[in-house]
Amino acid sequence: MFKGICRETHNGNMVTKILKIPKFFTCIRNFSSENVLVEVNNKTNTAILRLSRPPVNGLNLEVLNEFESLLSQLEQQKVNGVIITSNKEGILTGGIDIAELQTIDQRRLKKYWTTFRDTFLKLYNTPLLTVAVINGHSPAGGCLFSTACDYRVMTRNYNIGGNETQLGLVAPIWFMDRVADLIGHRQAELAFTQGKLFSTDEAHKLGLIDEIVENTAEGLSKAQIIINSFANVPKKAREISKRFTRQQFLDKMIRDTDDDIRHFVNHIGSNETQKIIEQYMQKLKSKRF
Ligand SMILES: CCCCC/C=C\C/C=C\CC/C=C/CC(=O)SCCNC(=O)CCNC(=O)[C@H](O)C(C)(C)COP(=O)(O)OP(=O)(O)OC[C@H]1O[C@@H](n2cnc3c(N)ncnc32)[C@H](O)[C@@H]1OP(=O)(O)O
Repeated sequence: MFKGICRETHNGNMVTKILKIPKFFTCIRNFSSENVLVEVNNKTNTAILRLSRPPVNGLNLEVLNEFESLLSQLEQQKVNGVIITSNKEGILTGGIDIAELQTIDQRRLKKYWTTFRDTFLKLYNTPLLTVAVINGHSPAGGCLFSTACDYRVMTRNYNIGGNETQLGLVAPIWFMDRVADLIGHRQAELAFTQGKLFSTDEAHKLGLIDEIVENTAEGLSKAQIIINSFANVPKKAREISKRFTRQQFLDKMIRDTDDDIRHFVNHIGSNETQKIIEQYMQKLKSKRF
């Protein structure tokens, strides 16, 4: 056993814990950030990236920046694969931290949306093999980010999908495109016009996820098996094939950057949408949704 140091906040106080880490599994603490934990398995050279921002791993500006920067570091480390999951079984992420949308400040909205897009693009475009272990609910932004991975496994009895329309918001067109890539245009049209959240079984039947697992542990070992299955595939050829199969989506998304940011700022920054968001937050807090 190695010993490692872990710092956590507990009831607002910073607590230092001594962790016992199995010999082959080194937790590189200085790699982790405030809201995203990283472990690199020395034996398999695979990284597990765990979202860790209570209560629901809401995607605020900090989480997005940390996630993007950690992924860049893992690219430099040339790990064999990255598994993305949640530190809290039950919720992969509640999607965008709605507090980030509660403003009409156009500069702030523009900064947030640019970062959100860049983080998605980083994940979508990384040459690394990526597997999402969706070990909990994954609405909206959570679903979007998992569609950027190369493979998705999901635990039973949770929900995934783009629920924006149900909230009175409109999902970005590139989220719709990405879901249509996976489940087909007709099913995506139905899903987004209804703001539909799918159960694990439904998502599997449609192809929104690739496999169902019983729990996080099984999800992690399944993800490792997927990564291992690429061991004998020539790395450069795999990377270029990934780039080629994703190029068309990427070109469109980049070409439409200015329009997308302008639409987001106008849509979210309008007084009408701000009222909708405020009402949704109230519902969420009183659990009336
Ligand atoms: C017209 C032209 C249009 C052009 C458009 C162009 C561009 C548009 C681009 C974007 C549009 C907007 C895109 C939005 C994407 C999103 O991601 S929006 C977020 C959607 N997410 C949700 O709806 C999830 C809501 N949350 C839940 O369903 C549940 O909380 C949960 C995740 C399933 C967890 O349930 P659980 O019972 O465990 O926890 P609680 O519900 O009790 O929640 C705990 C605590 O956390 C707060 N909270 C939950 N989710 C969020 C969130 N997303 N942001 C902020 N806060 C959240 C909740 O309120 C509780 O707080 P507390 O009461 O203070 O404890």
